[in-house]
Amino acid sequence: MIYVTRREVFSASHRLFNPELSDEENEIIFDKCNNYNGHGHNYVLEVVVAGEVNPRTGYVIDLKKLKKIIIENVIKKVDHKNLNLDVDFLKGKIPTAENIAIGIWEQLEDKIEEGELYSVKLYETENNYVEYKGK
Ligand SMILES: Nc1nc2c(c(=O)[nH]1)N=C([C@H](O)[C@H](O)COP(=O)(O)OP(=O)(O)OP(=O)(O)O)CN2
Ligand SMILES: [Zn+2]
Repeated sequence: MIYVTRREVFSASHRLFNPELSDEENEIIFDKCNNYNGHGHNYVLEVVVAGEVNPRTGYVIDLKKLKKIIIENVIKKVDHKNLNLDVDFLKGKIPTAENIAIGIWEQLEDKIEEGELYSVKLYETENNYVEYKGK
């Protein structure tokens, strides 16, 4: 088994709040991330595909193909978007790094036909990242 990684970046804004909680509770839980007009991040996404090397190509999956899959199914949906309002796969979710990574996994899981999706790592800041490996 070998692991192939494609990195992409996107910029997006969000506000962290739970509409089922009071303003006071949201303020306590989310603090500055609850800023009413939102704030932005330059997200770094790393998608890892695991598989065996195809002896005919030497590839697990062609990284050009993986790039296209990520751009079509994720980047076009999130880049320069408001994650609270604009992104179909985040509707009804608090757009934390955890929920974004899970949403990205769900967008990609069925689209990878060579090898299989192994992990989605999402850096929200230089110091903060999450990694999702499926259920
Ligand atoms: N478990 C999570 N905690 C937090 C998330 C998240 O998605 N999951 N998100 C945020 C904020 O949106 C933001 O990412 C935090 O920004 P900040 O605390 O400023 O992060 P920095 O790395 O820039 O902070 P430094 O203190 O400068 O390292 C909050 N929590
Ligand atoms: Zn944030």
